[in-house]
This record gives sequence, C-alpha cells and structure tokens, in this order.
Amino acid sequence: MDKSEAKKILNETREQIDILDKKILKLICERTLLGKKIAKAKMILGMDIEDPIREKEIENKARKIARKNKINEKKITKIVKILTEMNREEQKKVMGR
Ligand SMILES: C=C(O[C@@H]1C=C(C(=O)O)C=C[C@H]1O)C(=O)O
Repeated sequence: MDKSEAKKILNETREQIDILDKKILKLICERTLLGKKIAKAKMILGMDIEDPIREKEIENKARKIARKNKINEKKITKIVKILTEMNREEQKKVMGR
C-alpha cells in the first residue's frame, strides 16, 4: 500500500467512525430515556428502580458478545454498567428521588 492509498483509507475509516459514534450516542440517549417509561410502570407495580438479576443478565450477554468478537470483556462490562447507571438515574428523576 502506498501513502496516498493509506491516507484515503485513514480518511474513509474516520468517516465511518464518525457515523458510528453518532449512531452509538443516539442509541445511548434512546436507551437512557427509556428509564422514564420503565419508572412509570415500576411505580404502578411497586417495584424498585434497581434490579440486580436483570443487570447481571445484561452484563452476561455483553460479556458473551465481547468474547465472541475478541474485544476487552472488562471494558465492555464497564460500558454496560454506565448504561444501566444512566437508565437508573433517569428513573430516579421520574420517581422524584
Ligand atoms: C431498566 C430497568 O431498571 C434498571 C436498569 C437496567 C438497565 O439499564 O438495563 C436494568 C435493571 C434495573 O436495575 C429494568 O428494571 O429493566
């Protein structure tokens, strides 16, 4: 591969990354905001915001995907923990806690 080809690949790949980042961030917002809907249902059902069993299931699924793709399992777990934390925060807003 010559330099001009490498530059082209670099630019194209960065464009792909920008597109993916935008999609990922939108999805994170969408996932987080679902906390509002969940909170309303939980209030009627008298359920707690936090459900450790469900969170463990989500974590296990994420770990499995990480292993399959040979990417850092610990870091994927961290991301999932942040996502669930954000969702819980949104629920707290609705529940007034
Ligand atoms: C969204 C829920 O509330 C909390 C947040 C979760 C999540 O972000 O996936 C999972 C379990 C709960 O601790 C839920 O109970 O499903």
